[in-house]
Amino acid sequence: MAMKIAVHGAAGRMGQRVVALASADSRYQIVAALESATHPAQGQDAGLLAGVGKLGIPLAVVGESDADVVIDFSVPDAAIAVLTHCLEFNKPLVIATTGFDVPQDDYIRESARKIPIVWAPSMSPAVNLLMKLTETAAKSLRDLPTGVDVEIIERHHRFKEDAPSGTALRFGKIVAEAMGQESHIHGRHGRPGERPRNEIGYHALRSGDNPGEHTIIFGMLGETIELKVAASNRDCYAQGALIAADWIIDKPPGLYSMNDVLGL
Ligand SMILES: NC(=O)C1=CN([C@@H]2O[C@H](COP(=O)(O)OP(=O)(O)OC[C@H]3O[C@@H](n4cnc5c(N)ncnc54)[C@H](OP(=O)(O)O)[C@@H]3O)[C@@H](O)[C@H]2O)C=CC1
Ligand SMILES: O=C(O)C1=N[C@H](C(=O)O)C[C@H](O)C1
Repeated sequence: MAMKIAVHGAAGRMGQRVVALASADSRYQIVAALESATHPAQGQDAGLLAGVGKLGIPLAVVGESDADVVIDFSVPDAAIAVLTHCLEFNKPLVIATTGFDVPQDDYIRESARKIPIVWAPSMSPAVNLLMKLTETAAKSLRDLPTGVDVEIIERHHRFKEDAPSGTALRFGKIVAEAMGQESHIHGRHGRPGERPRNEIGYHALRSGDNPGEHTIIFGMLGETIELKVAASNRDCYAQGALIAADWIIDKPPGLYSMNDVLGL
């Protein structure tokens, strides 16, 4: 029996890839393709829009459906609205949207007491593995007498609205928890002076159609480590979201990460 999936943000760059990959896999069935009321593609067939042929699923606004699980790749306010819908109808939710503010973060955490939620800034298995490797590197380098300067560079397509990426912020959190840096700065200009040891620097590049890359630099005196992961297209995220949907379907209420999903 195929798992019934509702995709929220279905006409977006990511939503279209989730629709495309799910429709090519007999384990999944797209039963709802959700978009904002004002989206110009409202009513169009989600499969035709995603370039995989007619699915008989028109883009629609959030409403009752027989979906087993909802996958969200949208914008923060809309993700929060679909979360409220999932609470009302007791549906598991995979949240891939990034750029939430603190009250929205809190609402997601609170909601996970009532329904199962996978929430991750990157659904990519490779990115999540690199987070583990980064944690290992950060713990190993923490006490190096010469000190270690951590800089995080992320590069994304020109259309991305939030900066730095949710993934870059998560890398920074992992490093800070392992090494103890208390200052997080975003870019540098002017005359900031000698680099403080207690700082993580973030640099958000926006360029062309880049689907996402992250580099974590551990700079020491005499040598440098760079950990890098780069997507060549968006299917790593879409496939990861489908794996998460598959995993969460029979889980009790709770807040889950991709580490839980992937057993990392
Ligand atoms: N966790 C992960 O692995 C990944 C996360 N992301 C994140 O996912 C999000 C989406 O990325 P991407 O697909 O590139 O962005 P897009 O802008 O291409 O897609 C977002 C879609 O959500 C739609 N939307 C806006 N408002 C609503 C609403 N009220 N109800 C339903 N749909 C709505 C947008 O419609 P409209 O155009 O009309 O605004 C758009 O079609 C971003 O936050 C991004 O950072 C992206 C890739 C991977
Ligand atoms: O907007 C994107 O494209 C991406 N956003 C996510 C993020 O903000 O971390 C994940 C991925 O890097 C692609």
